Amino acid sequence: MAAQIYSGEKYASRRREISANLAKRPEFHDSKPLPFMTREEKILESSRKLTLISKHMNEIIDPSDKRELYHLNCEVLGIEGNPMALHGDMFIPALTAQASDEQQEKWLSRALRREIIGTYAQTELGHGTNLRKLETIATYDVDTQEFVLHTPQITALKWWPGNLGKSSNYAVVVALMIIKGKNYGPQTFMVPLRDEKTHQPLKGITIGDIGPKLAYNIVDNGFLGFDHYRIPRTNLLMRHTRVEPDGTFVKPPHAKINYSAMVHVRSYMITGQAIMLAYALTIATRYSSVRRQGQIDTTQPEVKVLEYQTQQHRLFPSIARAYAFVFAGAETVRLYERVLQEVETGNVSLMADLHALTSGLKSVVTHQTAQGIEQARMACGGHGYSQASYISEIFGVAVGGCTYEGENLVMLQQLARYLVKSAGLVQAGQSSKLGPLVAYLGAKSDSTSLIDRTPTPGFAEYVKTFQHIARKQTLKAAQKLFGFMEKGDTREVAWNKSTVELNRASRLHTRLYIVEAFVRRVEEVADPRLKEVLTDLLRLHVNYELLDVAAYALEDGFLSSSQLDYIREQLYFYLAKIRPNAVSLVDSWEFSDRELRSVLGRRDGNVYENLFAWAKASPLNKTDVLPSVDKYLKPLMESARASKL
Ligand SMILES: CCCCCCCC/C=C\CCCCCCCCCCC/C=C/C(=O)SCCNC(=O)CCNC(=O)[C@H](O)C(C)(C)COP(=O)(O)OP(=O)(O)OC[C@H]1O[C@@H](n2cnc3c(N)ncnc32)[C@H](O)[C@@H]1OP(=O)(O)O
Ligand SMILES: Cc1cc2nc3c(=O)[nH]c(=O)nc-3n(C[C@H](O)[C@H](O)[C@H](O)COP(=O)(O)OP(=O)(O)OC[C@H]3O[C@@H](n4cnc5c(N)ncnc54)[C@H](O)[C@@H]3O)c2cc1C
Repeated sequence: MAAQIYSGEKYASRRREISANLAKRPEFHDSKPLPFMTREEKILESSRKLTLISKHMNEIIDPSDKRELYHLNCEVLGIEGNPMALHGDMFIPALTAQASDEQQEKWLSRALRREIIGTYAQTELGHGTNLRKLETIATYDVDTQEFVLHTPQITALKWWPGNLGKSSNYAVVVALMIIKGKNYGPQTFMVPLRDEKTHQPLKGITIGDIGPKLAYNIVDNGFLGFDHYRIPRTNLLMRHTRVEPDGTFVKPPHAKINYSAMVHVRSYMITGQAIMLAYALTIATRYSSVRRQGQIDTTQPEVKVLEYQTQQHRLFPSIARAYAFVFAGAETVRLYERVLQEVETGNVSLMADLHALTSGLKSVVTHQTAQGIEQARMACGGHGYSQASYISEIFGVAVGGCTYEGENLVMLQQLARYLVKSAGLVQAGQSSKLGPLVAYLGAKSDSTSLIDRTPTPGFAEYVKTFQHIARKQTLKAAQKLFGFMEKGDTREVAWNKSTVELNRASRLHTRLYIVEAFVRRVEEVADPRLKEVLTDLLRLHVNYELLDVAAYALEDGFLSSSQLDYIREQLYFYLAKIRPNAVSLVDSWEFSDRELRSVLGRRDGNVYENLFAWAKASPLNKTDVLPSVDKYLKPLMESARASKL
């Protein structure tokens, strides 16, 4: 099963080898539990481990393999980030996709050798979503052949970029490019921020950390201001866009080619989110198979809480989602890599499809992941609320994904634009022009779903029902938009009046895609035992997901109430059927205890002993009497006692 999760036996066994290797190297382990450290201690600890990784990486992994590197990071550095997180996640991808060969020679090679540390500085205090209205300006000075970077007002301060505050000495900065008074929109520039020797900010640069956040606090998200700060013309990233010495602008082959670093993260983060969801579910499912509370049969001992149908309903559909997401994530990464290669040859035809797909997936997956992690926390009762579970940290890190790389409700609208265009083609009788991701929009629905008409309906019946729902909602939302426009609204006003419905269409389209990705994967599985378990999980998934969106199919009679009853019964049947495999389904992700960092979710199941040992190690228990008691509480009690006398 691990080979299914990690797209092949080769990588699944490499993960095991890497974990086994690290188990023997205590210097790579957390020196104490992360929840017991201050933010400064965590940053120091993370930097220590980063240095070790840098020195010994070649002994442990193949550094050219992204997946191996990711696993090493998860084990050693963990999810709370590290001082070079953005260096790998966005700085290097931005240079790879946007710097010319000559620029790559100069900077990418240094970045890969970790001679310099970089980040991606785009968001500002006043603008994150609307990139066309960024306020940092890069004005071209023809005389000196330099760009002058400037922060004209407080809202133009860069704000949020990860590792900008304290760690990075370079950044790929996004600024509005002005040449001879003309605004050429957001462009990307390579900008030195700090002296390479002293690490002091360079003259003209104001820089710092933005303070603690909900989570992800090892990362020093930062602010940055420029005071007429000059960089050479050749620091504009020029793989696709160019500015000649005389200020002539040479257009790229696609207007949004500069957004590539965002598309990179959106493509990869689906897998990252699946993994964080699986962390929380591993912890909660293991704990639920140890925790005993209450009886189902009063003549029998107390049961494991995992025997309760409500507990199964709380956890198992999310287990199915974690599998669905990791399968969809693998497809997304493959498409991203393909598009990256095609863009290199000048073929930008798939960029719009990739953008639409990743915009929808990032939004739906992060939202459902956060929901699933929070349910996993509640499934652990009171102990879930303790940082010993580590689930609150996992939640905090994962839920950031709802905001970063494009706020979810905004990114759903990006997919909606694509769907509306596709709906326009259908309306114009040009369905043959629809791309493969939306071809279903042009097909005709059966008059009703056939879901309960055969003893065991195939997945095709479910897919058809999801298609019916997504198609109906897309065409309806597009119709709403077109209707407002016909009545005289501008497109923008009509769009705003239709966005709730349009975003619903985007979610339904994306959920259909996720179901299909799951079906595709299960169909490929050869081993019959594995196929049976995954088929059960997929059946749980399609019934649960369909129930969640059934209203759309009930309102036009595509599904009847008796079919709904059937779907509910199927769901309950598969909850019970999956129960014996539940722990194995989470164990199959093969997370080591070090990687999970959860006292509650350890493999040995000794929850109570481990929790007690953890509590005893809490810094507050170093002494029996805290200074705060000596200083305040004792005098308070003493004066209360004295006044009583
Ligand atoms: C095989 C298995 C392999 C497994 C491998 C595993 C290995 C590793 C595993 C896991 C890795 C996990 C990694 C996790 C990484 C986590 C990293 C965490 C770090 C977090 C860092 C966060 C960073 C940031 O947040 S950076 C800042 C991000 N900011 C945003 O996202 C801003 C959002 N706003 C926008 O993007 C834009 O403003 C906009 C798109 C909303 C609007 O842009 P605008 O220019 O105004 O365009 P618009 O008018 O709306 O549209 C015009 C047309 O352009 C099209 N378009 C827009 N964007 C794109 C694009 N990117 N590409 C293509 N086309 C685009 C748009 O659709 C319009 O088209 P139309 O035809 O006119 O409709
Ligand atoms: C953990 C974390 C890490 C980050 N790392 C980086 C980084 O490394 N580099 C970087 O540059 N940035 C980074 N960011 C910033 C991040 O990309 C932005 O916060 C994000 O893109 C959202 O933009 P915003 O903050 O301007 O939200 P806003 O756009 O102000 O959103 C506020 C609300 O307005 C709504 N809204 C906005 N526009 C529209 C619209 N057109 N239609 C309907 N509703 C709308 C949103 O849906 C939301 O509800 C990070 C953020 C976080 C939380």
